[in-house]
Amino acid sequence: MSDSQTSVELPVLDISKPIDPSFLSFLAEACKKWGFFHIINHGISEDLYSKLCTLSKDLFSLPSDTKLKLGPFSSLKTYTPHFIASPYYESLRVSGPDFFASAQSSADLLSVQQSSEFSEILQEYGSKMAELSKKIVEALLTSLGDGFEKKYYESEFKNCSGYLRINNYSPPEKLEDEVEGLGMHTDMSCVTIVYQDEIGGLQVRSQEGKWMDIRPCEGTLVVNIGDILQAWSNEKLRSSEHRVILKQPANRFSLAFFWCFEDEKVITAPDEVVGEGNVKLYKPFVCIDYLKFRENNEKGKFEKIGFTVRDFAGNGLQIDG
Ligand SMILES: O=C(O)CCC(=O)C(=O)O
Ligand SMILES: [Fe+2]
Repeated sequence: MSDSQTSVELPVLDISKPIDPSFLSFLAEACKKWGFFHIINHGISEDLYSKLCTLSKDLFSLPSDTKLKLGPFSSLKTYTPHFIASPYYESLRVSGPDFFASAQSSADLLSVQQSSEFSEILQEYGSKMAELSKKIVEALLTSLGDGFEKKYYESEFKNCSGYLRINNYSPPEKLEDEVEGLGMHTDMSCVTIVYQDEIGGLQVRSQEGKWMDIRPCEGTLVVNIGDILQAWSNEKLRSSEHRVILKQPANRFSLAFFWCFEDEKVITAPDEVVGEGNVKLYKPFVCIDYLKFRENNEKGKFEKIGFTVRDFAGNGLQIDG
């Protein structure tokens, strides 16, 4: 890689086909190095994205005091207003597995017009994302070892569930220099599936500490590994630091779907995943305890995460690469 390179080339997994054995080593390598890869042929049409984008624009253009009916001091708490994660970021959470009901209860409180269209589309998107997440986890298990998908999918991942965040980034009108839309963080999920619009701005931090662009590409979704899968895989899969930069004075729209273990699951890497002769890098921990630890230590802020899953359950040892 030349020094001037600022964007990262990630492997592209065709999720509509059985995984090609010759591709597995590229996937495993990228997941260890970057914790990111792309998927194509995911079955979600441009038309669905454009509907989601229009509906989300309508929602975020509501007055602030209306949106705050779903804010941190409300009963639903599905809306993250500006100045919590960043002055330029706001988002709406839609929880699964009943995405329709979750979207509908938010839409009802805001008295959104076309609320049933909004909820139906989110149900369609949420359930497609859940199906994709299963296929992604199966592909990742296959990349970790021959037969691992059969061995571990049912026993470890069958109770996973997902939630969605609809993100709206609004940079200042007079944008002299780039600003951080969402500060550096790692996701707490097993895997996250991200759709970013054509504005771009998602960046991943290299192991040398350099920020690299993940460029948007039509028809392609970004997948990243989260903290709890990093721990479960004994760091064979990496949860890397990423952020969002706003370089243009234009609104940016993105969707992040987080696929997570059930709250009560005890997370521990199976011996076979750790591999003979390697040490377990994490003590077993209960999933919800880590989520609470992060909540308490971040106070809702994303900037400069001080603590990660290593601080919470790491045994103090570190492997390179
Ligand atoms: O907006 C994006 O592209 C990424 C958002 C993200 O990293 C997150 O919500 O965790
Ligand atoms: Fe993220």
